[in-house]
Amino acid sequence: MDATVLPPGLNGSLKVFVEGGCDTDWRPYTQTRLYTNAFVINDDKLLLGFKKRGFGANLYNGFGGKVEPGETPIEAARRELREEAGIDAPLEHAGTLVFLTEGTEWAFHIDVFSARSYTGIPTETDEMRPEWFSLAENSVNGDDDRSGLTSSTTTTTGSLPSIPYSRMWADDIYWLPHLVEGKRFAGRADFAKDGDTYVMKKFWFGLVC
Ligand SMILES: Nc1[nH]c(=O)nc2c1ncn2[C@H]1C[C@H](O)[C@@H](COP(=O)(O)OP(=O)(O)OP(=O)(O)O)O1
Repeated sequence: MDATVLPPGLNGSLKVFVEGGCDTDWRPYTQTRLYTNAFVINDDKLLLGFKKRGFGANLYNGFGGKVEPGETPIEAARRELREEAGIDAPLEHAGTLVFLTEGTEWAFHIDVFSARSYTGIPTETDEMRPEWFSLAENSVNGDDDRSGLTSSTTTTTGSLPSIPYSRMWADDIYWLPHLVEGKRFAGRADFAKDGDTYVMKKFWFGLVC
């Protein structure tokens, strides 16, 4: 795909770094709902939350949720981080993601934020259990070969486990290493349901240039 031909839902100056999937066409959608997702990095470690209930339950993710009426995405991101992890952080915009999932008729438009410091003590809530992961093995995955990266055994670096990609949304392995490196990105993934899991049927991720 030419760098200028973006998936519907994305815009701006983006250069593709990975794309793939079995579907030929992007799925149409008529509605978009705004969400946030926030990642806190501290030195060489990353804070993720284990989602205990609701959409994406049993997966690790950043902290986020719906943008409520009257809120801007950054306000929502700060609120969700406080509600779900018990901390405050100087969040900055890192990326934009559009996801479609089978069984949900709207597109998720997710503003992704990151911060390199925080205040407060990460605290478990009804929805999320915060856990730190080592960034020592952070590496950017620019192609579609996920072999060796999705092993269900979690490797451990020092005293912390490495990022648990096999227990995260399938798209995260592509863009999260760029977020860690401080690069800005955007992407889209259309998911289908396979039993209890969601698989990517078509995806595209690019860096802001
Ligand atoms: N494919 C995907 N990859 C990813 O990394 N995060 C995804 C994702 N699809 C959805 N998300 C994130 C966005 C957001 O942070 C979260 C969905 O938010 P929630 O399930 O917390 O929403 P809720 O409807 O429960 O909102 P709140 O009640 O406001 O928390 O999942």
